[in-house]
Amino acid sequence: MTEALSKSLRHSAAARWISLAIVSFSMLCGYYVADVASPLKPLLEQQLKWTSAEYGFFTGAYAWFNVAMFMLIIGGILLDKLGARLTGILACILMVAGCTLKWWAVTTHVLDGGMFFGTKTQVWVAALGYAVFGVGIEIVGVTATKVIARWFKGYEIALAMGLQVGTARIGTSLAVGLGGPIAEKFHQSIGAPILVGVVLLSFGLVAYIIYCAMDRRLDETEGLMEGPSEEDAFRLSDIADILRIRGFWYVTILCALFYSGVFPFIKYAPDLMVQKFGVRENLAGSIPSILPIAAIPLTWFFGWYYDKKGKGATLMVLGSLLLVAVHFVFAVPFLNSWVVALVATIFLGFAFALVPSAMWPSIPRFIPHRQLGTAYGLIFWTQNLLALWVVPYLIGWVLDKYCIVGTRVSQAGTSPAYNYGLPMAIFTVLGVLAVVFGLLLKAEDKAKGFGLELPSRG
Ligand SMILES: NCCCC[C@H](NC(=O)[C@@H](N)CCCCN)C(=O)O
Repeated sequence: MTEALSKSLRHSAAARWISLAIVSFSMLCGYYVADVASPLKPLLEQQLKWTSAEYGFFTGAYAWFNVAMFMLIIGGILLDKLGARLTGILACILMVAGCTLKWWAVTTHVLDGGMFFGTKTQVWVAALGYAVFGVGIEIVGVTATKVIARWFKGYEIALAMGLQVGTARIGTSLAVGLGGPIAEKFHQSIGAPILVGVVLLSFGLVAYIIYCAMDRRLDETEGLMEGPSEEDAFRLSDIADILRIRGFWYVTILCALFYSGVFPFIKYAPDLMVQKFGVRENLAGSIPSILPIAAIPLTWFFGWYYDKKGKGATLMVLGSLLLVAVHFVFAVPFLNSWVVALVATIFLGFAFALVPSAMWPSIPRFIPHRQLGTAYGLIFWTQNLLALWVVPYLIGWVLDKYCIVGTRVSQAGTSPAYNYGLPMAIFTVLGVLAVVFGLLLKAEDKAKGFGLELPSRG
């Protein structure tokens, strides 16, 4: 075994970075599809007559199965039982299938006029597709995290996780920045940018299949078979063990609150740019697309910084403080120049880099490796519930109920005019709560000595 370990493929830097690049590419494709609907919100309202509440309903569907059917936790267990190859491939197939269903729903006329429980049948079917896709991408996310933790154990783990998250953000950026222009290029076609997503996801699936060859080789060099080692096998008592750690609760709640101020914001940001900052509809995504672009190098940098210098808990508190400041600026009615929007978005990019680059590599510092998959599954579950389901829906509902201030007329048709003050105030409050839990985590780290403020050992 010692001999096998000394020959492990993990010890080849090239193999580590290539495996990271391939898995990150699959994530990039998934992130494109996760966010491609956000620049299409005005078109969905004008052409398909979706309301903001329906858009929020659709957006929140991402988390339906992950939360209500505990798919994230089941996915984590499957990962432990079946291994990263089969789980990853199945999850990639779910992404392709879900996105294809979503594309069909917004392009077919078969569903025209249908209603189900007061919501358009088309919205239901698109949401169902997005829900299936949501299961796939979240399981790929947990799988990728475990894959990286395995390849980079004892090496540059925070940098690697930062690179993976940063690369995935390129997908968000492409979606938010290019979704509108792609639709416009194809005569305001809502289907075109989604179809691009289906093609990208197919490439992502092929990439993951290529990664599987490396994963098999890694197993061979470590003398392992596909599937869980005794050490990795899931036990129900793991959940209880994890839930007993107070620091775990703090980081989980911080994660849910922080991401509630970012992911749902991205879904509404292009519309905010049009409604508050007077940006043209076809360019609505251009400023929000800077958010993930700014976050990419910064996530890499802060990942590297955390490895070298530590200060993980402090980075999380700083990121949450920045989130509050930025949303406050967006909420102030008279700050309505696009320059303000641009500067605030760049600062949000800092926040969006600070917290993720410190949070994800912090978990292995106080959760044993054997329980990592379950722990990430539980964190993702809570985050899905709040940040990807409840808050996006809440914002859409609040917009329809309290924020309509007139009608907007554009080339593509009419849609409601919104005042985004109240949604931005909600985002600000979520940020304040994130700061509180960041401070609690920092204090707990000091009391229990998790080592969140220390550099990586490796
Ligand atoms: N190594 C952990 C990576 C998590 C990155 C994190 N992603 C999530 O939290 C996903 N549950 C949600 C992805 C939603 C995509 N729009 C992130 O910071 O992206």
